[in-house]
Amino acid sequence: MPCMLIDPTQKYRSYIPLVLDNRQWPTKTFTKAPIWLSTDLRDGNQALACPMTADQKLTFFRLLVKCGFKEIEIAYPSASDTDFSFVRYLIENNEIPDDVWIQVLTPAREDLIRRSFEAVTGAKHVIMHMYNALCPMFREVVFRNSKEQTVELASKHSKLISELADQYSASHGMKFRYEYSPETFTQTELEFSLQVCEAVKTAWGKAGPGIDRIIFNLPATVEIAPPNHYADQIEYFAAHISERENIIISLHPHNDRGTAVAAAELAVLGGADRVEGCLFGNGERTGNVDLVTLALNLYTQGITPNLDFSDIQSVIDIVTSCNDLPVHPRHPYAGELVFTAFSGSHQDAIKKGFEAQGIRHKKNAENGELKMWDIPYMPLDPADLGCSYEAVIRVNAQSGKGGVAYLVKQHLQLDLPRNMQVAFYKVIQQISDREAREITVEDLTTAFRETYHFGGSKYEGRLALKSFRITAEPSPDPTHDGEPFDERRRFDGTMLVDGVLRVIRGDGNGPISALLDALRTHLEIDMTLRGYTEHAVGEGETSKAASYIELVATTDDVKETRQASESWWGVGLDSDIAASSLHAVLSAVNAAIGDRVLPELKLSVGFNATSGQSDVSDAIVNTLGLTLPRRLQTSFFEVVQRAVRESDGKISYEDLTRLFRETYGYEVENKGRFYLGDFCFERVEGGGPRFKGDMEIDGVVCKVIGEGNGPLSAALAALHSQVEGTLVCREYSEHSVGEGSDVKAVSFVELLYELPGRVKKEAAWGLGSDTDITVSGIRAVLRAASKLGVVAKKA
Ligand SMILES: CC(=O)SCCNC(=O)CCNC(=O)[C@H](O)C(C)(C)COP(=O)(O)OP(=O)(O)OC[C@H]1O[C@@H](n2cnc3c(N)ncnc32)[C@H](O)[C@@H]1OP(=O)(O)O
Ligand SMILES: CC(C)C(=O)C(=O)O
Repeated sequence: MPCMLIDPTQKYRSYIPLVLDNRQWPTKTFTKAPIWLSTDLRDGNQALACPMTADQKLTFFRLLVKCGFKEIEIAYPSASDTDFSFVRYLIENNEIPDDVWIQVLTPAREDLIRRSFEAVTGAKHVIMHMYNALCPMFREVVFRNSKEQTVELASKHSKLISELADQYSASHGMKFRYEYSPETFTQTELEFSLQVCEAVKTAWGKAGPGIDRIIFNLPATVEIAPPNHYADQIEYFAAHISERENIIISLHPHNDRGTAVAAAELAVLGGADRVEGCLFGNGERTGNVDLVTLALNLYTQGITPNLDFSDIQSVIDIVTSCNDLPVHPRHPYAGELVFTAFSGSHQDAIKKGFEAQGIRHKKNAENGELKMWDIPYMPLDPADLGCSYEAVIRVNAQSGKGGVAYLVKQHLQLDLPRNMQVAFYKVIQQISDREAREITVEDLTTAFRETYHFGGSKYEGRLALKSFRITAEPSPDPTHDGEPFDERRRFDGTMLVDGVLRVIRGDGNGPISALLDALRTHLEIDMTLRGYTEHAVGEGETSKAASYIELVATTDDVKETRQASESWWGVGLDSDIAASSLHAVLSAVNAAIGDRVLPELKLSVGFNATSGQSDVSDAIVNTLGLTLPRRLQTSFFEVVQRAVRESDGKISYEDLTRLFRETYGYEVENKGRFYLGDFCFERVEGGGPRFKGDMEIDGVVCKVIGEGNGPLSAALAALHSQVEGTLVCREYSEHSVGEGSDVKAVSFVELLYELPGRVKKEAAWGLGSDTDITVSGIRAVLRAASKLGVVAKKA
């Protein structure tokens, strides 16, 4: 079975290096872009399994014009009707801008040269391009021509082209230039190539300076030597061809050794003026040199390439759809992975680079300096090619904390402190090890939200802060006389604990320590703060504070606590900085408690000297989720005190809530004296709403009507129509209870009742609830009325 040889000299010949004294190109640098010629529609096209259709060629031609090509080889028109017609189409449909030269290729055959001229008839600017291979193998094997015959073939047909150019110029006012390619130049004796080119120049007879320069296109038809050799050959050719000023030296590198780009670059330093190639390197075998890479290599050196790839994706889309060849994901500048780092140390460097560049650019702007691009591992700003920074960092098992933190910052605007980066990175590592795949941005942000219970009720943990108040109070124990008074902070909050609303309180020297105290006191969660940082997210009125908290479990030894190996991080985001830090505490606490059982609400409250109104009100928050208006708190406290006096001094939570429900008619079966039936509101011309409906009064359904400024006063007026005396609403408030589809309104109403002849006014509270806030309000009114000694009118 054939295989690679141990000794390849038995099969392959080495190239023969050129003896070139004092070569110049190695010390030269780029100063400007060469002239570009795209041969996508000829050399690229001829290498496709399915050459492009006319439509595809047209699309591609328009793309090349848009990118800024001024010289485009559009066809080998004598090859096929498709190519010939395409040339005609462009000319006849004025597709060729005045500043663009079309180029067509022809072999050194009279019939095909004449056909090529027919194809380009009427075009304003045409480069006729003729080729014949010169190297020994082609002379001997393909053409079976001597050197003299080879020179004769080239010069005879160049002369024909010159004559035809004159004729067509005269008859059609066309401007011609001539390009001659000594095909297989790099495999040909240099002196012979020079001899043929001199003969071609003479035969053409029109080489002059500027626009009249003859183009000698020196192809590496097959790349057979390293790029320095090509540079030597070009430098030699440029130094020895006569009338150098009347010549454009053009390169046409192929990529057989994978060094076409290097060969082109070194050969330009060797003296070439022009480069022929294709977008993304399509072409025979391994392709032509890639013009996108060449142009952008110049661009990243600060040299204007004269080609515009500002929207590289649309260029890729068009080229791949026309060629039906993909662009490799690692293709320089254009591959989908070229601006992406998966590996940890690259990501870390890129992240730091962006941060440092941000600071540097800010300073540059202040000092009126240029904002130079300088990011590790990224020679080019993706934005220049119309690419976003989305893909710059992608995460898999090779990634590190820096990359993960970069994505958190990009997508959640959170700039995690270093130790929290390490902590979250471990979470991501576990996922990527388990899943053995790339971690998408969605995976990452979801993991973050779940880990830190961050981002709304969907991600809430076992403990969730619903409302809180921080108040300042003087320290009970000011230490030294004369020192500034030490203020303490008190935390009063309602919190969902495993789905049950509870009130917790604590105090400390700041909001965080006050909350930690409350957690310790009410929930036996004893944690100590180890780290806290915060930063602003966004600017102006909509900006928020992001807080990061590190907690450790409290132990008896303060030093031991601080040095604990296990810690829990939390994050909070809120427009209020205190709220943000408290959310961060709970985020960390949620992680710390895991599924540990938390102490339940105490089953009974004892009413002694230390129990007060707020204890009773908290109990109602804890059990029913109701936040009572202050005056109702007072009223209910009196009710409870009376009830306690009649018992052994203690009342269970269950009894307390029952007492509350029955006292205010809150969600009890008993309808009360006044009960709402079906009703509607009507609009009154020029006035408020009119209540019209049924009210059950002492078990009898009455039709009632009443008008008022609003729905509640209209309902009250309707009630008035059925009772003696006056009912006035002294206080009304409401709030919602529950969440999502279970949300309902709860209304609190206090009514005053005055009956002529009675000395004292009466007052009573009533509660109503419903998904409809108006119904809830009216129910509360009727409940309050039911508790008063209201006298109903006689039927
Ligand atoms: C390195 C390059 O990329 S060069 C460009 C190559 N591109 C193409 O070949 C695509 C277009 N070509 C074609 O459509 C056809 O080859 C045609 C129309 C040009 C010629 O077709 P045919 O006449 O059928 O000849 P064929 O394709 O077999 O070409 C080989 C003949 O051309 C000769 N020939 C090859 N190159 C040249 C040349 N540059 N000048 C003159 N004759 C040439 C060969 O010696 C051979 O001649 P022979 O038949 O006398 O032995
Ligand atoms: C016609 C010539 C320039 C060519 O395509 C080559 O040598 O590759």
